[in-house]
Amino acid sequence: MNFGILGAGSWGIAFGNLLRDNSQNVLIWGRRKEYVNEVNQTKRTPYLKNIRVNVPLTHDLNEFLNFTDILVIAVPVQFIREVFEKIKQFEHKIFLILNLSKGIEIKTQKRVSEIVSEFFNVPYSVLSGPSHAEEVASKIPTAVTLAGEHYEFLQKIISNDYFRVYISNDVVGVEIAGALKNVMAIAAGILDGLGGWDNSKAALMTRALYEMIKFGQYFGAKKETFFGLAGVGDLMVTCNSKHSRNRKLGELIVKEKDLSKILTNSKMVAEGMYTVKAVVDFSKKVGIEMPISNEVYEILYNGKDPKLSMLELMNRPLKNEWYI
Ligand SMILES: NC(=O)C1=CN([C@@H]2O[C@H](COP(=O)(O)OP(=O)(O)OC[C@H]3O[C@@H](n4cnc5c(N)ncnc54)[C@H](O)[C@@H]3O)[C@@H](O)[C@H]2O)C=CC1
Ligand SMILES: O=C(CO)COP(=O)(O)O
Repeated sequence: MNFGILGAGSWGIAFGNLLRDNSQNVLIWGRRKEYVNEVNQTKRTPYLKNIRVNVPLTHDLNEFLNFTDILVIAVPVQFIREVFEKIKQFEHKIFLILNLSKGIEIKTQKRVSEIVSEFFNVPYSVLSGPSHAEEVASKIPTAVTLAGEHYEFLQKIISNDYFRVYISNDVVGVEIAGALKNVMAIAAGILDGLGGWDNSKAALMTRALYEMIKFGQYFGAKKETFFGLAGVGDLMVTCNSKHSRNRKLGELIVKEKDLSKILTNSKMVAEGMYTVKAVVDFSKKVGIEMPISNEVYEILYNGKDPKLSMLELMNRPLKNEWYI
């Protein structure tokens, strides 16, 4: 089988190297020609320092689609639709779609599987969990969750002695957990920026998990999914890791206060800053209480003082129900 990976960022390349280690055929599509040429020549990417890129890249979508049997999505969620518009006529060539991206589209409030089904009538799977590209590319032992169609085949083909794939039958839960933990990691970064307190971080992560579950259950996600690698596993790594772009964005907003300034000076894609918009819009519309997400939104987009957010979160009416 030939794996065609859409997206030549850190995760697309690290995952491509992983598949090569498993003797699969891989081609990565990148949208910037100069970057693609540079990576092909140097076998290096600025996204992953000290890592050799073991897979070829192309900028040519025709070449990419002629090669591809299994289409792997590794572009930021807000751009998936734009890329699909360019490739939808190749549906007959694609045997299976495997999604690696974690987020919710702002303008439609859709998950990736829902965007995919607008364009393709093709089997779909999603792979998610605590898997920073930098560590996977360095072959650090990692375990993730896979949900969707052809899961047994994918589990075997992707797993190896440093990457272990567990299976789940909850596509909705895996997608929502992966999207929401990015929002929560921004909140964790904000806490780190304010003081890096242990008690507060533990409380935040626990309540974040609760908020993720409530949101997920609205869409029929299973609670247990959030207690697995795609849920609490990814929440732990993203809220604590030095590699996390979402956590770093939280830290930066405390220091620099101005989101547009941060984005001008940085190439990083922090999916949570987009997903939070979709989550806050949707949860307000249907009446799901999402206090942490709301505060992340207020701090990023309305310039709210993070200290005030924390004070208000602590002073919400006390709960008189049993909580996890
Ligand atoms: N970096 C990581 O450790 C992990 C990332 N992910 C997820 O994978 C997805 C991709 O993340 P990364 O590779 O880290 O991001 P990245 O920022 O390193 O790269 C994203 C890629 O998408 C491309 N891109 C940006 N805008 C585009 C557009 N308009 N059209 C087409 N391509 C465009 C970029 O040029 C780049 O090649 C995200 O959803 C992220 O949450 C999931 C697991 C681990
Ligand atoms: O999803 C990730 C790790 O599992 C990557 O998180 P960041 O996008 O915050 O770096």
